[in-house]
Amino acid sequence: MDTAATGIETPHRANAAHATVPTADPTGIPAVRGAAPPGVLHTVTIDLGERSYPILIGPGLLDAPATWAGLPRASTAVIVTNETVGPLYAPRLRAALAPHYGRVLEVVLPDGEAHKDWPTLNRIFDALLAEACDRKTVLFALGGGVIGDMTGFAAACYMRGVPFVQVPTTLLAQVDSSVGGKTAINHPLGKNMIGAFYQPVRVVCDLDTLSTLPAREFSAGLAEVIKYGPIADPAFLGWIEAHIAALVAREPAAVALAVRRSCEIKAAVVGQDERESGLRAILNFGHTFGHAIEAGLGYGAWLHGEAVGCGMVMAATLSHRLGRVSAGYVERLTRLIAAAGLPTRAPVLASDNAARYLELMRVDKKAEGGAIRFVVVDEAGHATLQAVPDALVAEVIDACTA
Ligand SMILES: NC(=O)c1ccc[n+]([C@@H]2O[C@H](COP(=O)([O-])OP(=O)(O)OC[C@H]3O[C@@H](n4cnc5c(N)ncnc54)[C@H](O)[C@@H]3O)[C@@H](O)[C@H]2O)c1
Ligand SMILES: O=C(O)C(=O)C[C@@H](O)[C@H](O)[C@H](O)COP(=O)(O)O
Ligand SMILES: [Zn+2]
Repeated sequence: MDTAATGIETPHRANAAHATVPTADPTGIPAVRGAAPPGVLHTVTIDLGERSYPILIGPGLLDAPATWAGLPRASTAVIVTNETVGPLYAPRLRAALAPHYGRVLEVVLPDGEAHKDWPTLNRIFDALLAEACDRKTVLFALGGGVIGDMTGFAAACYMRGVPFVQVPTTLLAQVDSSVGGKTAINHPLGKNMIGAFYQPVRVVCDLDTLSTLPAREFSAGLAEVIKYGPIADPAFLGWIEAHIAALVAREPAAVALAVRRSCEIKAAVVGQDERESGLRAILNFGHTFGHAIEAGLGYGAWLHGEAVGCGMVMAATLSHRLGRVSAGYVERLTRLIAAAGLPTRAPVLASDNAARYLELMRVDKKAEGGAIRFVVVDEAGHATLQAVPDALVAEVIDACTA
């Protein structure tokens, strides 16, 4: 069996193949109730040597001058955003950046996963070249994961690399996509297939921006928050279960803790395996099935977080069939995902449904020599990458399909 040890261990059990995550006290929500005063509540550092950077987390950060101090100096800043987020937040970001840059330009892209593609990416390059932006130009990704992934990829490519700052405005982007330097666009045959590892120089998570996020999008972000429990931190999973109503209601203290702990876990994993030679694959829990759902239904039909939520139910079911977790654990995770407002039954993609899922999953980036590899978990918060026979995967697809 093709396995890679990818569990996150406590320091005394750690070895070269295992990650360590700094311990937090996820069982105690800070006594803060209601909105916290503007400013940085938490700074999580992602430790990558000369490419290390801070993740600033707090309310009101867009307007706080300190947020924008100390960034690379340049004559031009370019805000890349979309037609939904731009009108809400670009004027404030523009005002905050104006004292630091000779000019602040804006590129406004169409909204949606369906636009995470070559033609839309090219609009960024067109604008940079039309404005004669030089190689010191700093890009600011203002939006959700789609804008972050595309702006990061544009930054990696433009003049072979310019600095960029992530300013995530969705829960999903604050807890996951803005951190770690995976940048990409989609291909009709597979999700995130064209891209680069390219780290931002700073991540700014202004928690206040989440107030304008539609409920469906907030739930999608909760899928990636939940993900960190099974793969790395059973105590955090228990905390999420206990506070799911507070999270869905967007209670500021609960949301701040969820963002902080998620970023801590992601930073610890990426800090040990930036380019996914092994350990980092655990962040793909639920994604092998989830990406098949996204590509199979057409990008944007299901949100990424919805597909990942359902994909985690499928991956937990697979873990159960492999004897890693009890049926009760699968039920527990399924209940939590449903309580977050996410679908738990997989959609039908074709009349030969399991075959279609398998076909889509064969192009997954974790596949090796034609064998699809899945992230499976145990109940102690260890995740493992494992090749699984098609017949067993097909059984799981049939069992999980609506
Ligand atoms: N790079 C990574 O490590 C990584 C990790 C997870 C997901 N992703 C990618 O991220 C993408 C999903 O990101 P997402 O869930 O943020 O989706 P998204 O970027 O499409 O944003 C969701 C929607 O919310 C809107 N929006 C954003 N901020 C808003 C705000 N504050 N108020 C109101 N509306 C707002 C957007 O315009 C969009 O319509 C997928 O493409 C996925 O593949 C990447
Ligand atoms: O950062 C990572 O590594 C992840 O896997 C995070 C995922 O949530 C994210 O959706 C990522 O884009 C998926 O990576 P991919 O390499 O399978 O495209
Ligand atoms: Zn994801």
